[in-house]
Amino acid sequence: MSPTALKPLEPASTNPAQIRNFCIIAHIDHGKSTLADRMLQITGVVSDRDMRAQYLDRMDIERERGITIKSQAVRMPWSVGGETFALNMIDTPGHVDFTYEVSRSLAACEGAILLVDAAQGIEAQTLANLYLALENDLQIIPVLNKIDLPAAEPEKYAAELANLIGGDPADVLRVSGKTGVGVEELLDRVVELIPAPVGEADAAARAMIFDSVYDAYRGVITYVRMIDGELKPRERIQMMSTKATHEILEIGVSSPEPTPSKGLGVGEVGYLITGVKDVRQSKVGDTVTTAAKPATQALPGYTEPLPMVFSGLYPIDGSDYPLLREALDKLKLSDAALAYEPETSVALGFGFRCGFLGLLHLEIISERLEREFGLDLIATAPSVIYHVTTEDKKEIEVTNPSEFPAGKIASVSEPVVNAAILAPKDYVGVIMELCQSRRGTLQGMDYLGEDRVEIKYTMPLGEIVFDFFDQLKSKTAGYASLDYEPAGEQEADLVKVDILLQGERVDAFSAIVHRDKAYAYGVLMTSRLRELIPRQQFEVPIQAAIGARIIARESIRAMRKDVLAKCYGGDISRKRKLLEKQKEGKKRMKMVGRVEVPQEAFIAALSGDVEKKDKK
Ligand SMILES: Nc1nc2c(ncn2[C@@H]2O[C@H](COP(=O)(O)OP(=O)(O)OP(=O)(O)O)[C@@H](O)[C@H]2O)c(=O)[nH]1
Repeated sequence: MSPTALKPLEPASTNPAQIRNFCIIAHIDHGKSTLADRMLQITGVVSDRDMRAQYLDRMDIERERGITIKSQAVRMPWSVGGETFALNMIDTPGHVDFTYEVSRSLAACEGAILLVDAAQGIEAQTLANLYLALENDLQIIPVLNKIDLPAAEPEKYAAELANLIGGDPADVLRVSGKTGVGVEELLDRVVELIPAPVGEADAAARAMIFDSVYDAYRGVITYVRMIDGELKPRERIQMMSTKATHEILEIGVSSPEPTPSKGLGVGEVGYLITGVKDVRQSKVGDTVTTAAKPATQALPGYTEPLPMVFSGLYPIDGSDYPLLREALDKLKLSDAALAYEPETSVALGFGFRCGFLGLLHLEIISERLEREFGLDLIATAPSVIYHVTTEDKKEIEVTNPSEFPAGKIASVSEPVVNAAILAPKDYVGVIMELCQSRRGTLQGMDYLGEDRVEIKYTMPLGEIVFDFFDQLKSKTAGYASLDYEPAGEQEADLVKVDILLQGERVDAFSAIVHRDKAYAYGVLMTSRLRELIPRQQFEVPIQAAIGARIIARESIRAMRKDVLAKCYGGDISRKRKLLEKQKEGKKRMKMVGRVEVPQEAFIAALSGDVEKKDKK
């Protein structure tokens, strides 16, 4: 139909029959945000003048990296056959680390647009998200995007999609989020195919929290989907899990700027502001009801996301430690999935052990810390959660390799995941080789169409966090995509490899690895450190050890670095200057036993950045 020039919809008075709640699910980079932008423009909620790319991605880092981290909901008017509908679109992130955000958004919708890049076809997250949507009984609308690309093959991929979800390839819509082609038809189809929400208008209010974000000026903004009843401004609401009550200071819809309304009724999607300052008080998955007439039964919640990947974050300048603590506290306000506790390291000083949902989450948090808080950080190698049982039957949870118990160990279990890799069939060989080398067990293989294969492996998560994705991408010329979900734990023959400098353990380099790989890790780290640590006045052995057993050894030869050697003659002031300079340099040195190690050496060894450092 046409862009509506109708007066804004009055929330709270919208008939549920005129509401459509949907989300867009897609693999990363298949164009969700661009399509969402076009919808905002075509429905007239954002004027052409105000339009900017990725309108809904508010964080700077989201815009720069072109990825969506936090999902956002937005309301758009659209009229079909003279009747105006309120379309609530919930934008979702596409990356594996944020799957839990996708599932929240899905639970708030009746339908989903399954968006697939017409030049790429189905990818790993296309499938993962589709399965999530089907589990939530959503109506799926298959759509091919980017049909303006010369490389687009709509016929081929329409067949692939139809094959996957059933139906006729001709029913797969073809659009371009970039040029806007086909987007109006798509909006019509949303109205036509996605069921209107159902709920009881007269029942006690029940709203599901599907997101809550922290805003520096307004406190926590809670995004809700109304199921039953109604919520109004100034009403006292109750969080069903904690029974805590708050007053609604503002209620409204995003369209896409926050627009206060007289309330929210059955089926509507909007936001609440209560002046709460911490997202944990407005927990995603919780049910909101009214204090005056509380509902008796909460809505089904979500499984809370648990951190899976751990890393130590240390300020390069030790005096930044309080700043790092403050920064983490602030980020935690808006990111309930971030976990951290203080830790100290001989090599790196004071820092925090942080828990993340995955590697991308880690990367994003460290980048935000550096960018938004001006911190220079060093991150230790990522680790997962190991459960260690000692021979005297003690169970210990280890997220930091240096805490791995030293005594006799009965068993160690590690987390495993079910990984699905999608790639053109020519790469099956290299992918299997890679997965096999990472202790993967093949679970099966499915052909999707002529040349695309889904390869399923069960793999230790510890192997995936260690540059697996980079390897996969480089071995398949970027064609493979990966998705994984936790699949419990398995026992494995894991050992801790320590790195010793002159007999002293350097905690930041301890790693938990499979026994078969311990030697390779030992050789790698000892030779890296030999390159990076300057000569001392005595010989320094660098050893890798499992317990007391040495498995690899290098040594740095002795050398007296005499800064005064060049100062012949008796110019005392020059000598003093040189000695002062040497003292300055020493400040940046860490002492490990008697060995002086420049901080840069630790950093370079941890990041694998050996070549860049000057050999001394
Ligand atoms: N040619 C063409 N390019 C498009 C189209 N839609 C999106 N793109 C481009 O594809 C890239 C990814 O688009 P986004 O909209 O950021 O993708 P996304 O799916 O939102 O990505 P995430 O938010 O990271 O999951 C961008 O470079 C877009 O300019 C389209 O219809 N045609």
